[in-house]
Amino acid sequence: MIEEIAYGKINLAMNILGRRPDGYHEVDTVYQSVDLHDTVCLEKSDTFSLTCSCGELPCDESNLAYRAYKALLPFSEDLQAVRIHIEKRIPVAAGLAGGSADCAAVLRGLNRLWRLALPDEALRRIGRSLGADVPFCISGGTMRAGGIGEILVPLKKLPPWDVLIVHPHVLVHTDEAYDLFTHSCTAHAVDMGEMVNSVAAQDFESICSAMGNMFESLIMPHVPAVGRCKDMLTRLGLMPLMTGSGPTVFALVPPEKDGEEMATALREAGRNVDVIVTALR
Ligand SMILES: C[C@@](CO)(OP(=O)(O)O)[C@H](O)COP(=O)(O)OP(=O)(O)OC[C@H]1O[C@@H](n2ccc(N)nc2=O)[C@H](O)[C@@H]1O
Ligand SMILES: Nc1ncnc2c1ncn2[C@@H]1O[C@H](COP(=O)(O)OP(=O)(O)O)[C@@H](O)[C@H]1O
Repeated sequence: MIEEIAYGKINLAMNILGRRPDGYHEVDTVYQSVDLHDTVCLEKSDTFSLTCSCGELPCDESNLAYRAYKALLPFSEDLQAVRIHIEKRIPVAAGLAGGSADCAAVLRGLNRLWRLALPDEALRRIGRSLGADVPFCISGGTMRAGGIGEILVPLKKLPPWDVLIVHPHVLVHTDEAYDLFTHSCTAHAVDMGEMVNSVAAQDFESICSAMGNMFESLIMPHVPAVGRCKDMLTRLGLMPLMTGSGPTVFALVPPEKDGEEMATALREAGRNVDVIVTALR
């Protein structure tokens, strides 16, 4: 049996540039992996099976792990059955790319299990057809992304700063979030140059100041819980941001502060939210 760790992500910065003829949107974003992860176990078996610790998640063709298996099958010499189990920790449909991370983990895992020797670039290409976040999730880290998320430029690795994640138990569907985009949203565009320079300098304060997400002004009027999560983090003196299409909100914890202590304060203050302490990776 082999195990693959499927790390979640946050978007430190997120601009939507416009809608493409294929219905997808051009983006300019800075992805950042976090330690929060699912664990994907894969082993050879006589019959195919997919199981998940999260009962609400269907283990059928709609599961991105299953779709990753189907996508890699043509690369194996014969029809190979496999048993896949996902131990789920990343909240679902939260803007943390849990499904994409599982998908990427199955691609990496089957590449190892079946000794396919496909390079990461090939896995990223296959992953792109399964989801826009999947190419990033193949190797993770800190990356700027263009296209629909698949044109990746690695940035300097950031220190393992603590991150507080507040999830308000609400689902946001990514396609519906993108449907809210209009060109007037560009008034809220993030200065990507400033973000990239701040990452290069590994400067905590300037990274926090440069953070921004064009989805925030689109989602917040529809999902009031996002504003409440932001307020909780702001009251602790942090600079919160929604990740991806939401609704999860995160804040980087200053290196001299204790993330666990802040999380305890948040848990005492907040009802109907999950508070997770993790770190950049
Ligand atoms: C917004 C982002 C930011 O990182 O993340 P999440 O909030 O989902 O984590 C991504 O762009 C989401 O990526 P992902 O969740 O993999 O999207 P997909 O499954 O490929 O697409 C779901 C739907 O979202 C829309 N979509 C997605 C990506 C993109 N660049 N343009 C789009 O318009 C399309 O309507 C598509 O049918
Ligand atoms: N293995 C999986 N884990 C989580 N979600 C999955 C998975 N497979 C398919 N999905 C579906 O993918 C969608 C996006 O889920 P997820 O990747 O968790 O969120 P997001 O795209 O907001 O980061 C959800 O509607 C979910 O039902």
